[in-house]
Amino acid sequence: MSYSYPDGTSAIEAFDLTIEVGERVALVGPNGAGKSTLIQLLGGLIDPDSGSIAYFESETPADDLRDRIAVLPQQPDEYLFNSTVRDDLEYGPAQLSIPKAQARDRVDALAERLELTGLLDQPPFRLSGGEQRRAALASAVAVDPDLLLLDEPVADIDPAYRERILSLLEERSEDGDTQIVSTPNVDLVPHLADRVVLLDATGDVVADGPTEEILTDSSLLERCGLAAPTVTELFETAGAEELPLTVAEGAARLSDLLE
Ligand SMILES: Nc1ncnc2c1ncn2[C@@H]1O[C@H](COP(=O)(O)OP(=O)(O)OP(=O)(O)O)[C@@H](O)[C@H]1O
Repeated sequence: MSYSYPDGTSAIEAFDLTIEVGERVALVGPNGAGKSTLIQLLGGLIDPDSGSIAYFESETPADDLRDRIAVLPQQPDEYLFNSTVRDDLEYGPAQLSIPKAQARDRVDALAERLELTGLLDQPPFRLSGGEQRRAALASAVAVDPDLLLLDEPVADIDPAYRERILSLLEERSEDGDTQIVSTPNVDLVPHLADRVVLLDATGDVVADGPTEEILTDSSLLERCGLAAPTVTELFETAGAEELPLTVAEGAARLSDLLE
């Protein structure tokens, strides 16, 4: 598929990808590679100029699958438009005719999980950037979708909340969700995805494979203007043969060495 913005900027060219149900895939690439455009295309928020997207082996468009597909956009405030955060979180379930009491329970549980309970009666525009992202994520998850499309889901989020979001996403994945995330932050990718689709600055897919394979290939990442995760770089620079991807893996390796 391909897509150009109305001003003629070509953002996506000849993009072709198959994602299996239940996969967790990260679209990784430098600024401007086209990750956000892809998330919007995959979420049906914009339409490709050529080509098409098939969901769940059917030709049904994303707009008719709002009970199965949810999107966390890069600018979450654009999607928080009700007068309170609670109304925003209950909006999706209401559109899907989920009974009000059930929607309320679901929203209350999600709000507690993402520490939004105290913000539910606030107007969304009063929230900070990180709070808005958490609210928009809760709103996407509130419809209990099968496919979650997440544009930089933990950007601007501090570590305590980040852990909550990562564990929510991991749990949903264990329950069978398909998740596609976009991020330029390689340190986060091992926590978000098992498969990486690596884009270069022009938006070409230069690699597609298991996270541990792509994120330990520093020359490949360099070609895309990226670097390996910090822990991976540290061990590589120190001459280690097996490279950890996360702080936890690196710490386990070090404590083995120090014993
Ligand atoms: N509304 C728009 N109008 C015109 N061009 C746009 C628009 N939005 C994005 N672009 C262009 O499309 C290309 C892809 O942008 P996109 O936002 O998808 O990249 P990205 O990989 O998500 O970048 P980042 O990591 O900075 O968020 C870039 O060249 C960008 O300048």
